[in-house]
Amino acid sequence: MTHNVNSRPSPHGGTGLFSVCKIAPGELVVDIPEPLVVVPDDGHLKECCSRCMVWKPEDGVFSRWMLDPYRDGQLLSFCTGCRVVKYCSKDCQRVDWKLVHKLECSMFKTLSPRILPGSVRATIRMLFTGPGDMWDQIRRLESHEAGFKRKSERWQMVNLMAKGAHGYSRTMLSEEEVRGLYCRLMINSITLVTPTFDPVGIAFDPVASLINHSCDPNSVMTFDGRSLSVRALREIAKDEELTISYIDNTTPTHRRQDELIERYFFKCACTRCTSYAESQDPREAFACPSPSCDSWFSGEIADGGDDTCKKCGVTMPPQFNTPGLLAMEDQGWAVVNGTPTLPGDKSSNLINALKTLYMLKVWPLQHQPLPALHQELIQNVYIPTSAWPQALVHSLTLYLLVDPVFYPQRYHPVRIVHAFTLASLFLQASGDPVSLQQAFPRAKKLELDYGKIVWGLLCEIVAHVGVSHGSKSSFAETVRRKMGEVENDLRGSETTRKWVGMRVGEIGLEEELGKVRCLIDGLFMDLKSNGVP
Ligand SMILES: C[S@@+](CC[C@H](N)C(=O)[O-])C[C@H]1O[C@@H](n2cnc3c(N)ncnc32)[C@H](O)[C@@H]1O
Repeated sequence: MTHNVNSRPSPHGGTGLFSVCKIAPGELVVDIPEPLVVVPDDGHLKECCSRCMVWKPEDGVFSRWMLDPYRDGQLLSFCTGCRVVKYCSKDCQRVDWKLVHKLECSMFKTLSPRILPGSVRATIRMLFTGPGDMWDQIRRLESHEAGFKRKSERWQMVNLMAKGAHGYSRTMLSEEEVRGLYCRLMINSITLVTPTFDPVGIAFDPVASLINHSCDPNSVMTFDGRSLSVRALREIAKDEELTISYIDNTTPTHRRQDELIERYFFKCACTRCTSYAESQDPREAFACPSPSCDSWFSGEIADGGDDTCKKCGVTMPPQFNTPGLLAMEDQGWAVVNGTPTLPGDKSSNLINALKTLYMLKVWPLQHQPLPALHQELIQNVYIPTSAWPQALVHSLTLYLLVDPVFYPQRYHPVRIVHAFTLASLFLQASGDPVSLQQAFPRAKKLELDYGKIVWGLLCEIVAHVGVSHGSKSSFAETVRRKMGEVENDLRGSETTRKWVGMRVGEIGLEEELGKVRCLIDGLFMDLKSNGVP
């Protein structure tokens, strides 16, 4: 089901979706409870229900620890026929069997223990389930076959996968037609994420695929299980084209452009992509190294441009030249992605990469990969090892200083998930304040009111979750459940009882969070020096 949109030719080329009336910020614009195809990706086949896409990761995984929106569901069980796909309930299994699994089960069983790649499983499902009247719509989507052909490695892969899909599906379509379909899937499929943005699957729907890209989009897509929603991030005028970001749009222009050309075969010409050279935006630019200058040197330097500060005229030291900065950026990403060039464990590699960038003193906190390094430390080092104080201070850094720049709307779903992570970490810290003081001695003098912070954050989240994820979403349900638990605790104490029922602004969250700013300052001092944070 879609709301208030129609499809027509887009100035970007091909077709796009356009609003038929003015749309308010936060309003639901596209709502597709049943996308045509969804499959778990290869890494999540055994952790996701193949029908509703509920994700049940192994214990200890970050999202499960604090944000598990699907906590009350049953465990997943294999289909006893193929023992390849899993389901969370008999109902899900029955529905999936009727819709499509009866056509793939024996093939999966014959191939086991080999498992077909997600993109081939998705293409086969598309061949099995694509209703007659949708084929025309699908065939009209961009395939970029010529673009794939120009990249010999990708073309080989396309041919291999399409051959597999053609053979295993035993479709009446020709191999050539299946190849066209496979290319369309590559260009038009969407990464299916959990409500907390963990990628778990592949989704394809001919209507959702029509939404074109902008690095400064007016809408954002979320999933709740298999259900897909698009909500406005700002007011959208009548007849305005709907846009989402296909990629991580927090990265600088040269990186976004490379990724869009590589994966989607187009050069983005949005306002961010065309104005980055003059930009004072910390996502794009670097701080001038001269201590007396408050200017930025532009992202142009990363494109081989001028290496002098336009305001004070200082020439950048040699390590700040284009190749030097790009090399540092690449090294940082390699560490985030788990492919560092130097040996060492993940934790020390991440800390070292953070320190390298902080010690330059020109790399803004909001310039990637700095935030990604912090996020990786929180998610894959500190939380899994129960290093709560460290997880809390790094989370607070992102919440206070990065998220307002990356996600200016307070109701942006990523910002809401980060706020909920932070609330959960403060809740954890409230049970053991001594650990925080041991890890960060400055915390001793703060006399933090943990209850006030947790309650204030939860109130803020509840105020926005209806437009970030939808008031009936499983994530909203998780938030309300947590709020209920905290409310019970607060009512039990004379000093905190009064907060229940207060409005967000009355609780004093900002003032209380202001107290913990000194922990972030201490973290920065350690990172910029040789101290260990
Ligand atoms: C998911 S499809 C979007 C629907 C597409 N316009 C169509 O008609 O099939 C992605 C493709 O649309 C085009 N596209 C999307 N956003 C674009 C943009 N901002 N500028 C140029 N082309 C864009 C590119 O060809 C890209 O590979």
